[in-house]
Amino acid sequence: MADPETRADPTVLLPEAEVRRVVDELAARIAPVVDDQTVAVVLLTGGLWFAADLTRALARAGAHVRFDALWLASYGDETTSRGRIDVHAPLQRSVQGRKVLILDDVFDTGLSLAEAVRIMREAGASEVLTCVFARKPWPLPRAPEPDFVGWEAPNRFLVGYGLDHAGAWRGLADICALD
Ligand SMILES: O=P(O)(O)OC[C@H]1O[C@H](OP(=O)(O)OP(=O)(O)O)[C@H](O)[C@@H]1O
Ligand code: HPA
Repeated sequence: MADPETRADPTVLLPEAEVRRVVDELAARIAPVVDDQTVAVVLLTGGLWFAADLTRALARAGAHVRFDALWLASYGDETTSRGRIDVHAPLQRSVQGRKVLILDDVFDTGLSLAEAVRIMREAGASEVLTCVFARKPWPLPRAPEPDFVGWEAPNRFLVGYGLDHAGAWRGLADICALD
């Protein structure tokens, strides 16, 4: 029997070739402001696909950043934020005195990114830069806004390229809408 989470037919919003173009453009903008002492920090789980592509695009552009991961979760299996961020796993190495580049798939309420920035500052990062692949519209000011945004997404529930619904759809190469 078909799984209800994967039964729907997602609508393609940003095809794979456009995703690649956006990542390359971001890498060209970010490469001049990072170096081999910078720590790229992916927010797990959704940011993984984007972070893998961006760090490789940065390497092609001559910027060989370090890499670490912070496992945050706020949506669980829902389509709206619980408004509370759980830290499932901390960084592996110290970022004390280092520049950090936080990478995530989507900026929506902004709560996940704000919490990640707070954690990096508390860990002693000398500078915290933030980059998201997609930014969704929001009626109220969000702080902090990301330093780098790849794609301005519509106000729809996104899946693919790391974005999930209850753990499903992350592996889609295109970014799609489920609603
Ligand atoms: O701006 P916000 O409203 O905080 O939403 C953005 C966050 O929501 C998703 O993570 P989620 O908590 O669903 O965990 P996931 O990475 O495992 O999908 C996404 O990967 C972002 O990290
Ligand atoms: O549109 C979305 N899709 C999947 N996960 C999300 N987390 C915040 N917004 C979204």
